[in-house]
Amino acid sequence: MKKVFNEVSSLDKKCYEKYLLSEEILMEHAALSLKNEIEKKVKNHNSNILIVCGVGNNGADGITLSRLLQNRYKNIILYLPFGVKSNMAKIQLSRVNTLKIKQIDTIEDIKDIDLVVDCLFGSGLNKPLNNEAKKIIENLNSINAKKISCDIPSGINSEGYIYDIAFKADTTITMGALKISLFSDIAKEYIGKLKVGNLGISDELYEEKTNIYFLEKSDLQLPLRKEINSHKGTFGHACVVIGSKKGAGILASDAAFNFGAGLVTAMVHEEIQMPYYIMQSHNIPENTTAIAMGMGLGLYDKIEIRKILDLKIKKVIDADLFYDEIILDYLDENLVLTPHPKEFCALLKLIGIANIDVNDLQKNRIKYVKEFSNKYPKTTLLLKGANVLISQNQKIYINTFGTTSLSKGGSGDILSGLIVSLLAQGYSCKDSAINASLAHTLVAKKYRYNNYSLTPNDLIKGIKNI
Ligand SMILES: NC(=O)C1=CN([C@@H]2O[C@H](COP(=O)(O)OP(=O)(O)OC[C@H]3O[C@@H](n4cnc5c(N)ncnc54)[C@H](O)[C@@H]3O)[C@@H](O)[C@H]2O)[C@@H](O)CC1
Ligand SMILES: Nc1ncnc2c1ncn2[C@@H]1O[C@H](COP(=O)(O)OP(=O)(O)O)[C@@H](O)[C@H]1O
Ligand SMILES: [K+]
Repeated sequence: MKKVFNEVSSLDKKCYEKYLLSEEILMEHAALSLKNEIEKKVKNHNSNILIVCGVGNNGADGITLSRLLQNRYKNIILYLPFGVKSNMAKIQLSRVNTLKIKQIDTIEDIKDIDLVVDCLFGSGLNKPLNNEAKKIIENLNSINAKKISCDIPSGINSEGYIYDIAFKADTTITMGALKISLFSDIAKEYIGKLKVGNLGISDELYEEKTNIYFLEKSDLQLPLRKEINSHKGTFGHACVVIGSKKGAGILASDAAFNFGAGLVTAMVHEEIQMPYYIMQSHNIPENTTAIAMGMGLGLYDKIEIRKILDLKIKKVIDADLFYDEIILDYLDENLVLTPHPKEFCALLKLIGIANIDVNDLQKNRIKYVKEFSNKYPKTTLLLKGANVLISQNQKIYINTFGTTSLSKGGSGDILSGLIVSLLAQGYSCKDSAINASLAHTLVAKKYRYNNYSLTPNDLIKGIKNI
């Protein structure tokens, strides 16, 4: 797990005041981390490297970089479309002016560029881009070359929102530490591979406390069995409430079984076709250790649903139930909620936090997850999306491993099945959500064919050899 911050300027300030580092030292290291990445990516010394710099310190990082690269590459081209404004940018430019680094006035007819380094705007972007800046980014995006962004792709603001256009990077080197703006669903399209540039001080000294965490592969804790003298009851009994759209519950049940639950029962009103190892029952069995409900529920009997919700058993709740105020009576520590954005909007309305549409939510995912968690700190929330956000007790965990191959009916049902399986096996609500989400996305990422053909059954197969 890595720490994520709302902003890092206070951390930079600490470096100056507490560790007596200067802005120049930090900037030299920022440029050095860009240089290291470029040296890995671009081996040919004759390559054409275009560094595009804005007026502030993001631009200053780029100007500094041109000096550091000069030894190694013959064709460094600096482009400063708006000149320089910040003190550091002026200092760095005066240094570079003593060297013979090529500067150009326009990129309109530029050709044969091997690498573009985007240092136009960083954390200082605070208003929509003017037409000239938009045009420049559009031109840069159309260049067929490798692309690196310094700190954050230019055009993404500190909330992770894009006004109009943003630079499309294949790698982003963010300076000092991870920032929340990098993890909006909207930004995911532009960031590429994300790396942190060290600023000349250890993470332990640079970073402070935070409530936001970035999940890593190494955080995944699979339900590997430690007991030798075990029986099926050792690994819990997951029960999936099957609704009128039966497929959803069948997928969830199968996923639950494959992820290690000792027993899985589908609660049905009439017998249905499903794998023979899934039991079927008209009621929730007595020894049930976790319940999944909501997926494919369709029309339902409220009294029956309330009776199930009344059971003091951990549950994962999905889909249709986010539209029913019945849920308001149960938002306690026993629940994991797994809404997609539209369902979360319905839930936010029900609980009186906001009456917004999906567009507004997607621009402010973290904000609304925080508000939910402030109001219901005990309940675990998993907000689906390109980046999954999981919150509990005012802490937020971000899972960025998901891929577009998951954009398919049934992906969410598999996720619910994985969560109920871990709940049944004794994981806490928070740990079930985190680990099931990691397994779900890592399996999708590992799928080896293409990014359009993944099916829920492939996810289930993938769980077998994750
Ligand atoms: N200690 C530090 O402060 C460090 C800063 N670093 C770099 O500094 C960057 C932040 O520098 P700044 O705070 O100077 O900010 P930026 O360089 O991101 O940009 C700020 C400048 O752009 C202008 N601007 C903002 N939005 C605009 C728009 N839409 N159209 C036109 N102009 C616009 C602002 O008026 C300001 O002059 C970071 O992203 C990082 O790259 C790194 O060198 C690491 C250390
Ligand atoms: N572009 C994407 N990138 C990453 N994950 C995605 C993407 N699209 C969908 N997903 C994931 O796929 C799942 C879809 O769930 P959901 O919308 O509930 O589908 P369904 O109800 O049909 O099963 C969620 O876990 C979501 O995070
Ligand atoms: K940038």
